[in-house]
Amino acid sequence: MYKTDEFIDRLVDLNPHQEEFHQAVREVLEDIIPYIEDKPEYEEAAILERMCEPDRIITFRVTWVDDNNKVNVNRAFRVQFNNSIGPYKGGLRFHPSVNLGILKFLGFEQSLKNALTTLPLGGAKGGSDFDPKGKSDAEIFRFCQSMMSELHRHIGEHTDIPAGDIGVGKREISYLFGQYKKLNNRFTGTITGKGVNFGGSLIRTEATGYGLVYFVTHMLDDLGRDLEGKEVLVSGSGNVAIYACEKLIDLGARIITLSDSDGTVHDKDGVDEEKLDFVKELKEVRRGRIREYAEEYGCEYYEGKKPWHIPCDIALPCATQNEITGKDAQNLLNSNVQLVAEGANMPCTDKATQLFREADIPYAPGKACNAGGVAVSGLEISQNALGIPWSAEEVNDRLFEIMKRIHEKCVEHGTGDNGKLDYVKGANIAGFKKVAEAMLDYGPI
Ligand SMILES: NC(=O)C1=CN([C@@H]2O[C@H](COP(=O)(O)OP(=O)(O)OC[C@H]3O[C@@H](n4cnc5c(N)ncnc54)[C@H](O)[C@@H]3O)[C@@H](O)[C@H]2O)C=CC1
Ligand SMILES: O=C(O)CCC(=O)C(=O)O
Repeated sequence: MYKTDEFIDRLVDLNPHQEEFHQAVREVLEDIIPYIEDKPEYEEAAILERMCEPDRIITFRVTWVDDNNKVNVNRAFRVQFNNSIGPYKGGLRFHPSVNLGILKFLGFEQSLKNALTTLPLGGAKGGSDFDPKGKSDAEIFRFCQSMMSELHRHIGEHTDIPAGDIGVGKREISYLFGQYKKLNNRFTGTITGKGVNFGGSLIRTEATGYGLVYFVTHMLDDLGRDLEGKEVLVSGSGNVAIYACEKLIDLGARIITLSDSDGTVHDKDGVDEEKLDFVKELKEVRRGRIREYAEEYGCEYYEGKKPWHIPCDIALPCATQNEITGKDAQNLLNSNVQLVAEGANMPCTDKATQLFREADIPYAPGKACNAGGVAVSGLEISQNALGIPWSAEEVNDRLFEIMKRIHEKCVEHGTGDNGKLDYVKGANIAGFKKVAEAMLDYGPI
C-alpha cells in the first residue's frame, strides 16, 4: 500500500533540490493516498508514480541582444506534465527565480486544476529565468522572438497551448504569438491570452481575478454571507490582483491592501474604481512600483513587507508561491480572518496551509479558486476552433458557471462525516479522479 512519507522520500531522491515540487506533491498525496486505500487498481497501475513524473521536459538556451548590443543568455523550459484529458495547457513565467522545481510544481498543480475546469485540458507550465523588470520593449521583443524560435517546435493547437503567468502579459503574449505565426505560416489558436483583435477572448484578461471572486461568493453563500462591506487584503498588483479588485469593488467589498515585491500599500479608505484605474496604468502601462500608489493617495506604505499583519475579514494572496508563512497565517487567524482563498499558485507554505485547514474558517486552494484563468483560456481555444468570437457576457456567464461547478465538486469530495468542508481535500480528490481515471483507461503507457 502507498505510504505518503515513503513516496515523498523517493520523490525527493529522484528530484533533489526541487522543494516547491516536493511541497505541491506532498499536499496532494496526503489527501489522495487515503482516498485510494481501498482502490488497489491505482497502485497496480502505478498511477501516482506516473502522475508525479512529467511526460516530457524541454530545456533550452535563449540568446538575445540587449539595447547596449551585449549578448545575453537565459535558460528556458517547457514542462509538459500530463496530457491524459487534453492537450498540454498552462502559462509561461518570466522571473529570475524560475527553475525546474518551480515549473514542475506549477505543471503538477496545473494538471489537477485543468481537470477541475471540466474542459479537455492537460497540464503544463514553462518559462524562463529572464527578468523583464527594467527591460525596454525592444529587449522584451527580442527575448520573446528568440524564445519562440525554439519553443515553436514543441507546441501546437492540438499539442501544447501556452499562455501567460508572472511576467508574461498581453505584450509578451503578442510578441510570442507573432513569432509563432511567422515561423509556422499558420494562424492557429496555439497561444491563449491573445489580443482580442487577433483571436483572443473577451474576459480572458479579467478571468483569473473575476473567477477567484466568483468562487469566494460561492464560499460565502454557503455560510449565508456576502461580500458587502467586507475588508479584504489583496497581495500583488498584477493581472490576478487587479481584476480580483475590480470584481470585489463591483460586489461592495473594501480592498485595503495591494503589494509588489518591494512592499505593501495600506489604504484604510479602500481602493475604489478611480484608484484601481491608477493601478492599471501604473502596472500595465508604466510598469512602475506600487509605492507610487501611496504617494498619489497619501496612504501607508510598508517597504519590504507583505500585507498579512493587517487585520481583515478576507485574505486573497494573489502574488506568488509561499508568500504566506506559518507566522503570517497565525497573525491572520489571531485577528479573526473569516475566509482565505488563493489567487496565486501555492501561496501558502506547508505550515500556513496546515493552520488554515485546522482552523474553523473556509480556506480554498489555488487549483480550485484561480482556475478561472485557464478555464477562459479553454473557452478561447473553443472560439478559435469555431472561428467565432463570443460576447463578453457569454464568456463571463460560462466562467461563472465553471467556478460554480468547481465549488460543487469541492463540496462533493471535501465534506467530511462531521459535515466540515475541506476545500483542499475536495479539490485534490476531484482533480485527481478525472486524470487518474483517464490514465487507467489508457493502460500502462
Ligand atoms: N495570470 C493568470 O491567468 C493566472 C495566474 N496565476 C497565478 O497568480 C499569481 C500572480 O500571477 P499574475 O498576476 O498573472 O502575474 P503578474 O506578473 O501580473 O503579477 C505578479 C504580482 O506578484 C508580485 N510578485 C511577484 N513575485 C513576488 C515576490 N517574490 N514577492 C512579492 N510579490 C511578488 C509582482 O510584483 C506582481 O504584483 C502567480 O502565482 C500565478 O502563477 C494563477 C492562475 C492564472
Ligand atoms: O491560461 C492558461 O493556460 C494558464 C493559466 C495559468 O498559468 C494558471 O492557471 O496557473
